[in-house]
Amino acid sequence: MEEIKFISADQVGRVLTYALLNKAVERGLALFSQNKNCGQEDGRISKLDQPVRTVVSVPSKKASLVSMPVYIEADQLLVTKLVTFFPKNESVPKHNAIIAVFNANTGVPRAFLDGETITIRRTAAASVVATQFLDGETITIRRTAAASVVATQHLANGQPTVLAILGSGVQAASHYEAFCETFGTLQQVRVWNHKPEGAKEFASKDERRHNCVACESVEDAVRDADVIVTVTSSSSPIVMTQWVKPGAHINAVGACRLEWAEIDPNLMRSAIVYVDSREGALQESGDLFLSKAEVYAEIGDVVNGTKTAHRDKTTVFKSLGMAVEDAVAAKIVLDGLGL
Ligand SMILES: NC(=O)C1=CN([C@@H]2O[C@H](COP(=O)(O)OP(=O)(O)OC[C@H]3O[C@@H](n4cnc5c(N)ncnc54)[C@H](O)[C@@H]3O)[C@@H](O)[C@H]2O)C=CC1
Ligand SMILES: O=C([O-])C1=[NH+]CCC1
Repeated sequence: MEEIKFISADQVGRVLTYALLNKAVERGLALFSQNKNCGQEDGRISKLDQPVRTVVSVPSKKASLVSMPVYIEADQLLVTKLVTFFPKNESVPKHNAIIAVFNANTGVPRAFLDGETITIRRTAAASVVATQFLDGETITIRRTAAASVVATQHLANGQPTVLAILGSGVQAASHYEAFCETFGTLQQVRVWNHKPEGAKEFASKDERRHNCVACESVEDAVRDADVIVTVTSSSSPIVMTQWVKPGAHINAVGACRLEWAEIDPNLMRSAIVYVDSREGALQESGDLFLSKAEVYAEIGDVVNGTKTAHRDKTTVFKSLGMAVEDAVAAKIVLDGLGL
């Protein structure tokens, strides 16, 4: 029996570089849209199966448990993520995730990606099955930023010099890191938070953030910005149409519930809107549901060249997150650790 390996968030962090992740997520998004568009009506067996995720509510906490399975034939990946969102958490993270990787030939568990919970229980499981435990939350944090990077690479109007980040939490930090690593042209990163001390703390956190300025209003942050990232827990719009430069690109990452929004509905309707999954977005995005804005394309369609990248127009990438992104990230970790 194989020895059980426990892989910490630190180990995941070391091998899951944005250089690898950006490429892998781009390919994953493309495979996802390509598979749908080649259709299954011709009797072919699905090459990538990713149903719309299921959401279980915990009403007393306004919380949810989301399950996200995917099969990717090309990579022989059979993976599912379970992620919780408890927005009222204070002393522990609001999002927590575990990822299970199965052998795609036999269905035998190959690896279990988790932060704390699974590690604590590993002793009991050790004698039962040869399984590895990895961190799932780091993957969510980084692959979400990588998806925004990919959308920006395809939709931004030229090389961005000014980036605005709205929110100063976990995703704000990963987006800052991913964008600064990927776009060497960035000169200024403006950060806004609904609690001003959050933005100030973010901007001064370490000396590598020398290009980062805290802004007192959303308007100050987004005016003239080439790229805007919204990573807040806001349930009502914070970005107004008149503040946004025509031709800017917006990655709308928060508001992952039908009754929540981050973007002015007028802006949603006037921009060209791209999504990760059309079905997922229509089921979960309040920015789309409340504004009745039209979805122009999936970002994977743009990568595949079947839909136009309207770089000269104001564009919104409405990101909700997909299992295919987690699966390709998990593969990088397993390959990187030689497992
Ligand atoms: N699209 C995707 O794939 C993913 C989306 N998300 C979403 O991204 C958003 C940010 O996630 P994290 O950074 O992990 O959360 P976080 O809790 O670390 O950060 C949330 C930020 O929003 C701010 N905030 C809270 N209430 C606000 C309000 N009423 N108005 C404006 N700002 C407010 C907080 O001060 C904080 O800066 C969440 O909405 C989350 O659900 C998270 C993971 C994946
Ligand atoms: O894809 C994901 O993991 C999530 N999307 C919204 C919250 C977590």
